[in-house]
Amino acid sequence: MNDVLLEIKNLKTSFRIKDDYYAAVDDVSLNVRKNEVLAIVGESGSGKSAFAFSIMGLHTRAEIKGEINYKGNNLVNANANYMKQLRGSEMGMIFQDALSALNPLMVVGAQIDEAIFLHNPKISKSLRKKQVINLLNQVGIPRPEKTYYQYPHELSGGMRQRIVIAMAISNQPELLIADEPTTALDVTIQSQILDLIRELKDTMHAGIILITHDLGVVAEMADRVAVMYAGQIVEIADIYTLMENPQHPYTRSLLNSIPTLAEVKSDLHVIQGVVPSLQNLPRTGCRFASRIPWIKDSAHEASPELHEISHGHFVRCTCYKDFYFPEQVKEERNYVAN
Ligand SMILES: Nc1ncnc2c1ncn2[C@@H]1O[C@H](COP(=O)(O)OP(=O)(O)OP(=O)(O)O)[C@@H](O)[C@H]1O
Repeated sequence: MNDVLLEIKNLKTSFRIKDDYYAAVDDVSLNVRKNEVLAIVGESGSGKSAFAFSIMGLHTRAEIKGEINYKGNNLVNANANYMKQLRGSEMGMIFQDALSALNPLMVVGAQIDEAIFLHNPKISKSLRKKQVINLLNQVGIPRPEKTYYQYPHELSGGMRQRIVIAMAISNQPELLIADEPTTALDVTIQSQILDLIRELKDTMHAGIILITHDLGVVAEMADRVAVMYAGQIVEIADIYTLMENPQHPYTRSLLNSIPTLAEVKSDLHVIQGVVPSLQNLPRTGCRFASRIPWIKDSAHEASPELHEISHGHFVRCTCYKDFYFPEQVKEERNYVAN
């Protein structure tokens, strides 16, 4: 398809621990299109950030295999200077922790100015200043002329995150990766930042990868969703399909653990256990099997594949066909007994 911006094939990102390499991203294939928000969702430790850092070429010590195709170039193990050039120009990244993404010793305006200068050294100083002020306006900073000369510590968390966004979009990137951009912010500020990211998609037509563990954010923002568990994509679909017809037991467990106002669930599902540590990830069979022990072994595939169950809707492992929540059985029993 010609609206594909990034084509990722069999991406494998491994970290060395003692004498061995362990894959935190294990055989991930997906496309990112122009003008879409692709959400990557999963619990802590599922490999979301390792995936994002691989795209941006930000890992210093990882072993990366596979393909990240961008405009005819494979970015895996691409030249460091080329990656530096791409970052901040064609690719922007918004990090979770705005404070650590900013230089505490520089006024924020100068930091955005520097981001522009690095990629467009021919633009005059006065024009850059105008551009910075425009950017500050664009990200909703109320008094840009004043804020230009403020240091990060003088701004609130929400304002700092806006500065980080202004830097990320300063050169109108075609791809924007937002890694938990609102986790550190309170709810009102969170929705303002999300509105801003949505606006950026509409105005810049960028492809956006939004990394989050928050399904509320996903529901509000995403066009498509990839659910990641233990380094693998376990389900991928457009947002409506994923919300209306989730299939993988992990996706269903994540969705079922959200309290809703409309439906008061007497027995909210709690996903058992945690994502195993990198060294202890099961590398054969269904990686989610140990967290749904009530599902019989024969329901799982020996080598779980992604199955396309409807157009663009992929689910890993056959266990989705036999999956149920233990709470459902209990509720049905109670219903019959009453
Ligand atoms: N540099 C590293 N060296 C060794 N292990 C790492 C490294 N970076 C990440 N890991 C491990 O890789 C796995 C995936 O981590 P990652 O940070 O990508 O998860 P995540 O889904 O982004 O989680 P979070 O939401 O907490 O950021 C984890 O087990 C983590 O401990």
